[in-house]
Amino acid sequence: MIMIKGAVGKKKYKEPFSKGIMARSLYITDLGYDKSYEIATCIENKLLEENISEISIEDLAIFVTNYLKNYVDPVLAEKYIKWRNVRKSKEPLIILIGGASGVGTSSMAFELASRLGLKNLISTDMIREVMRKIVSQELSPVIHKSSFNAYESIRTPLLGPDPVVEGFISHVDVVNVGVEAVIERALKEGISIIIEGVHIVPGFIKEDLIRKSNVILFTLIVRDENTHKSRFYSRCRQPWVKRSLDNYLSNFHLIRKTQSFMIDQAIKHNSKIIDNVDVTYTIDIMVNDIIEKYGGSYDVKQESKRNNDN
Ligand SMILES: Nc1ncnc2c1ncn2[C@@H]1O[C@H](COP(=O)(O)OP(=O)(O)O)[C@@H](O)[C@H]1O
Ligand SMILES: O=C(O)[C@@H](COP(=O)(O)O)OP(=O)(O)O
Repeated sequence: MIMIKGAVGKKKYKEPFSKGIMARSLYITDLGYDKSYEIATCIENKLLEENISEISIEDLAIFVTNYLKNYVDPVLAEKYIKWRNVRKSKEPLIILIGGASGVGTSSMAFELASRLGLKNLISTDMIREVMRKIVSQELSPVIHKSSFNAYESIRTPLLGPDPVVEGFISHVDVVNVGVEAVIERALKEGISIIIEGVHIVPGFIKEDLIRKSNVILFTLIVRDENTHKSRFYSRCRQPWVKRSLDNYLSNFHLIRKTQSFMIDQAIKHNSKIIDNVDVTYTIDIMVNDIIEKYGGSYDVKQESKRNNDN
């Protein structure tokens, strides 16, 4: 059996090498579960071949990086080490995924959480639902509507040419208070989290939060109208889904307007836009962006030095 040595603060511990845990950490490199497990098995065999029965967690990371570089693919080695840097960061990762109704924010958030092994995921629809219990319809009628038809509840005189966009802005502005509270709590507690939904819009979240280096925002869109429309069919297909397909189809032109507004906002605030046509493409872009932004440099020697210093 191979034992892994680690430390939490000054407290040292040992645990047996687990192919499952190793496979999980390789999964980030987009190898897929089966391939990750296969490589984890090869790494275990290589350790045994080299008569290594005990290894520190840092040396194991170097061993894995070298294995990937020499026997699998140097690009994957780089991804692996960069993701390790992200995970070792002292700050939690706050991933915000916005997009108009139906573009796939909840599905992509779930996929991303699974790829990154993140356990916390919340939808802004749920935040809004809690707020609806606290804030009466009389006080804020807009949040008791959907984002795309909130304009029907605007009480104040219209300021611009497009009531739909104005309703959307008022709606997002209120729910954004709850979104910011979740971000602040996650930062305070050191919890990595993904927050997804129509209420994540560039330009609405407080500057001091969005500017933080560990907060990242993606705006998902579906540029092609027909593809976007077909998403509502696939979403409402399952028998347990209670949302009415007709509601989204008859309001589709309004939903498209909210998407156009979100695109304008993302461009204005220099924020990432992803055309969510293909799951693999979307997840790869998000993962690559995250590791490029927070993964630091790819330096095995650095890891080695850190290890020797300990
Ligand atoms: N990249 C994609 N390719 C194909 N189907 C997708 C993609 N992203 C999402 N979907 C599907 O589109 C539908 C709407 O996605 P969903 O995540 O519910 O949207 P949202 O949360 O943005 O309203 C779901 O049936 C989902 O499985
Ligand atoms: O307000 C909105 O636009 C949608 C967003 O939810 P998703 O369609 O993005 O899940 O919520 P609804 O009022 O339809 O429950």
